[in-house]
Amino acid sequence: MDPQRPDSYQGGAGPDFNDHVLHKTILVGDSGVGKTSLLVQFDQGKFIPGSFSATVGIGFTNKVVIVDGVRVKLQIWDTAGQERFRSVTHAYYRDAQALLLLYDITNKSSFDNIRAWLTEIHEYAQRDVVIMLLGNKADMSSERVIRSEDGETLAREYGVPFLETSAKTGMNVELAFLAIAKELKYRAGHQADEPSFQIRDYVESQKKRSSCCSFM
Ligand SMILES: Nc1nc2c(ncn2[C@@H]2O[C@H](COP(=O)(O)OP(=O)(O)OP(=O)(O)O)[C@@H](O)[C@H]2O)c(=O)[nH]1
Repeated sequence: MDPQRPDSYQGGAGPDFNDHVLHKTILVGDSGVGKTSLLVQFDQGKFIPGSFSATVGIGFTNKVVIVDGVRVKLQIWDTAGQERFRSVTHAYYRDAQALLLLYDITNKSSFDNIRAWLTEIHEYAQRDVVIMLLGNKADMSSERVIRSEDGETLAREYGVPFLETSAKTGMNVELAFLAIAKELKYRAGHQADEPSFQIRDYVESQKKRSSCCSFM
């Protein structure tokens, strides 16, 4: 854990890994937006460039995130974005506690499809599922077609937090998962005197921090 940071995460199975409640989190979005890459960056801290190999079906990775000194276990499911796998992935929405919904800032149709993804999520997922919108590939500034403000506006319309991320550089990747883990920990139980936690406020405050003090 980095002492400079308010929270941190650690991967792999620690000694009391199984003692904690499992929080199911799912990555969704069009094929090619970077779901697998985002998870690999979060899990292993690396980006594997090169040819794109689409996910077939679904798979998961376990990660322990440390929130205020408490271990929060995330089971992160990486789904296939391709239409032909959609009926398979719908079945997994039902017991998801959090969904990270990605589009690619260089791909307009992936952004336009976000509304359809949200309709699907509302149809198949639990009503109180935590949703976060991520505009990925933020490192590809010369090929950007979706402005950051457009992502912000869409997220505000649906009342969900928003971040631009880069699975390549790691920008905001850890923050996205930490925010989800904080929200899930708060929902799982909190002290009566604990200040209320709002994921959107947290993400906004961390974004300001990072732009002011090179936090990320
Ligand atoms: N420059 C850049 N490239 C990225 C980023 N994220 C993903 N890519 C590239 O985009 C392509 C698709 O990434 P994937 O992670 O396989 O996409 P996916 O959403 O998992 O795709 P499906 O498995 O088909 O749903 C790959 O060539 C990645 O290297 C990013 O943040 N920046």
